[in-house]
Amino acid sequence: MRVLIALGGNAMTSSDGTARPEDQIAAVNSAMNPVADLVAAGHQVILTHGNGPQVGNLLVKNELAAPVVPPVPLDWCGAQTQGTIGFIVVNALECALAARGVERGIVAVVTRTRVSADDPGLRTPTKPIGRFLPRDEAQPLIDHGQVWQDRGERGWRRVVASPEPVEILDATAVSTLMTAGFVVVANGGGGIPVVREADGSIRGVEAVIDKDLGAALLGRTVAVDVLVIATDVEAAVLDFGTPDARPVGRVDVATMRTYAAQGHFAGGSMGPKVEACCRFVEQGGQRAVITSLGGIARAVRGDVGTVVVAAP
Ligand SMILES: Nc1ncnc2c1ncn2[C@@H]1O[C@H](COP(=O)(O)OP(=O)(O)O)[C@@H](O)[C@H]1O
Ligand SMILES: NC(=O)OP(=O)(O)O
Repeated sequence: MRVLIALGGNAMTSSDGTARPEDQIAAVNSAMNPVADLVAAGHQVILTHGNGPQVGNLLVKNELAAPVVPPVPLDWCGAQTQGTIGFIVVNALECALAARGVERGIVAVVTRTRVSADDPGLRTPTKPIGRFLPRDEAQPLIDHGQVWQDRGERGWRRVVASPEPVEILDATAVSTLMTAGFVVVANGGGGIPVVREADGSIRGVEAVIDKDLGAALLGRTVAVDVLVIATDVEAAVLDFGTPDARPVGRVDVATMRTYAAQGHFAGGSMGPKVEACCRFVEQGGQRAVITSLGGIARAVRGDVGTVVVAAP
């Protein structure tokens, strides 16, 4: 089976969100065990990953260093996160496969995702990135012109522009490598957002695409059967955070859209995961699963987490 696994920020950082290198390496090492099991079982696997904590940290570094080092735009920061996260994922998966006696080429592809220059998401910041801060520490940054949002019990987080992914420009490279037998890491952070100019040239735009929406598009573009969104909860939950909370198991896409319209899934976290699953299935994918890292192997069989399918 052809499977796309989308790894959330939680798979790649410590729970405090600081994204220290050693924490990222440890988290990715552990995330690659179930992925290696799938590869060893004969599945064709593509990996994609979030970059929210990492791209936010890079942006802060840029801003702090600006007096001495020329700052680079946000799309460059996104490209840099594809490089570093791809690097540690390839290292970790190679090691996990070797432990299972499997030799397989693994490659990380710098992936550009086309967006529309007049996407309203470029004007209104919605995508949370970087560290969580208490309100009083975020306030001076807000006063300085940054946009921050109250993200609940973990604190406040900076938000940036986040357009819809329209086209994965490097999808042919991804497909070709996959068909040649490589495990491909692609479209990290939802892809580097770019627009195509009237003269045909490509220009990066300062934004961060939602990696789950990017994953749904990549998944259909390269015709994977199953999309697995691995995060830090076992399933999408109705009435999340209330005494009536209950997980969604196997569900048809129309019912899932009704739940979403009823407001069960928070924006910037579970909301885009649910939207990604619905799009993937509506566009012909066999099933899309939201589950924890531990559920990745079972998710391919569809017997764990929230499993979105076309019909009841
Ligand atoms: N209805 C819901 N069901 C489950 N989790 C939810 C829901 N609404 C919001 N969440 C939150 O979504 C989080 C997962 O999203 P996010 O933190 O963006 O994950 P990742 O970084 O793994 O992509 C969970 O930890 C949970 O706190
Ligand atoms: N780009 C993106 O959606 O990253 P996270 O999943 O880490 O938020």
